[in-house]
Amino acid sequence: MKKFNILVVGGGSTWTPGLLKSMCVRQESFPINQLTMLDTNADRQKVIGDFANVLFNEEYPDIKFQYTTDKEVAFNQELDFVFVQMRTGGFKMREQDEKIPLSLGVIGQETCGPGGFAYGMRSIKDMIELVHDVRKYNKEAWILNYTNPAAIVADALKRVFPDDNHILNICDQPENLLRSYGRLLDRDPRSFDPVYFGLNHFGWFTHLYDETGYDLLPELRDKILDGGFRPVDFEQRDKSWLETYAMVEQMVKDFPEYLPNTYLQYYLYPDKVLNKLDPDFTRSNEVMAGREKRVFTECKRVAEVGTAQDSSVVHNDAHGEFIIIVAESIAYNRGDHFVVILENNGIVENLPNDAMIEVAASLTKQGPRPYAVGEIPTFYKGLIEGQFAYEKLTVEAFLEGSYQKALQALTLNRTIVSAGKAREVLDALIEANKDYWPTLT
Ligand SMILES: NC(=O)c1ccc[n+]([C@@H]2O[C@H](COP(=O)([O-])OP(=O)(O)OC[C@H]3O[C@@H](n4cnc5c(N)ncnc54)[C@H](O)[C@@H]3O)[C@@H](O)[C@H]2O)c1
Ligand SMILES: O=P(O)(O)OC[C@H]1O[C@H](O[C@H]2[C@H](O)[C@@H](O)[C@@H](O)O[C@@H]2CO)[C@H](O)[C@@H](O)[C@@H]1O
Ligand SMILES: [Mn+2]
Repeated sequence: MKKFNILVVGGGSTWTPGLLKSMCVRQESFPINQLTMLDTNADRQKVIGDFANVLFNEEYPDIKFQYTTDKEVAFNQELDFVFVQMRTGGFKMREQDEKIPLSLGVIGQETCGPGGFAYGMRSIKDMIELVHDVRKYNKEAWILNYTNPAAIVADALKRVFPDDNHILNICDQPENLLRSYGRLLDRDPRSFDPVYFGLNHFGWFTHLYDETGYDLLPELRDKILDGGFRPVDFEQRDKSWLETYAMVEQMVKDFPEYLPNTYLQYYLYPDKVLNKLDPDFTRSNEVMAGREKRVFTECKRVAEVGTAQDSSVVHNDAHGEFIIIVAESIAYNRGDHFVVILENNGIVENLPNDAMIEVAASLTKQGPRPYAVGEIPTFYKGLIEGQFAYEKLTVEAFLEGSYQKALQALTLNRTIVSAGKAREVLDALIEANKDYWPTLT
């Protein structure tokens, strides 16, 4: 059986221990020959790398593992898959993305609204560089990208690398929703055959077929309306995520036709959500004090004691497992279906062909083969077209260094609306991001 060579970019990510655990769990179905982790931050990389050495020694002794900050070491080797999960600017800049808009009275969030705009303008540069770095030595390696905001990154990469058909942008949120539906319905989420359409963090499930072709969505909707909605892993979730999932009930009450992605709360109820956000303690603060602290403290402890057997930080979560089962489906030409991000080209008939949409597709060696969605109703089409125009203008603002397009993008975003407010937010974000963004003129 072929063993794969894998590179993880952003090896110092808070999600890496879970990913490493998933690699251990799936070593029979996805055997790895050489695993390399690359990060720009040597300290973060070392903590997670030392933890990996202990974990693999116990659970995956035949894996060849190295971690590095040296691009030559990382890229100048034969690679099958590159898993990317980088955060340009780190949590400190995420905090700015959330707090600056909030200080001006609009939604401050990691991937939605002006926070997502700011993060996107930082991610694009590093992601373009990453693709060049990979392709220098590996023309065919699959680049599976988690880096956010995935919608904006996907659009930028499609424009800069139009002929590269081995880049796939993915998000674990539809997967997490499917697992949450599975728990609510007491069914195996892998048995679901979902129909989903939208943009990343901006989409809806229209059907959820079981193995017999029966649509479970009406039953699921009734359950949500009767008893609310929680994430599959609600026991481990922070308060803000539980509140986010709880908003699904409100969305289903108002728009019962389809089941929404949780991120739609920021666009459909910006006033209500704004009231709940604390401008002095945002999600980045919660993550820095919670997941980041927990992960790094625990990885250091494991390296010190030399065993990961009793480690609570390591669990096989959706994030880690999802990217591996996606890779498996591609590597073995299995054609399993997943919700992924790809160019529309008629999948949703009444949306622009060049939109990077999120839909169900079967994944083979040739990449995603999407399932047709057909025409979507006016309400969803209108929302998506506005959001797509915002995303497109964001990418163009970056590529052309255009202040005007940046202003247009933020004015179009439903979390802002007012052009005056958009200019105020943009000017503040330009100042905060001067070490990262191109100059906008
Ligand atoms: N698509 C999804 O559904 C999904 C889900 C979860 C996380 N994410 C994304 O995964 C990424 C990691 O999230 P996190 O919360 O663990 O953040 P994190 O800051 O803990 O991890 C990111 C790591 O990337 C490193 N990094 C930054 N720039 C880099 C570069 N150019 N090359 C290599 N490494 C670089 C950082 O030093 C850091 O160690 C983020 O982009 C996040 O938005 C996406
Ligand atoms: O606020 P954070 O850093 O905790 O999370 C931001 C990410 O949120 C989504 O990911 C979920 C994921 O769907 C789920 O499987 C589980 O692993 O938790 C994650 C967050 O708690 C989203 O899809 C990502 O794009 C965000 O980066
Ligand atoms: Mn996501």
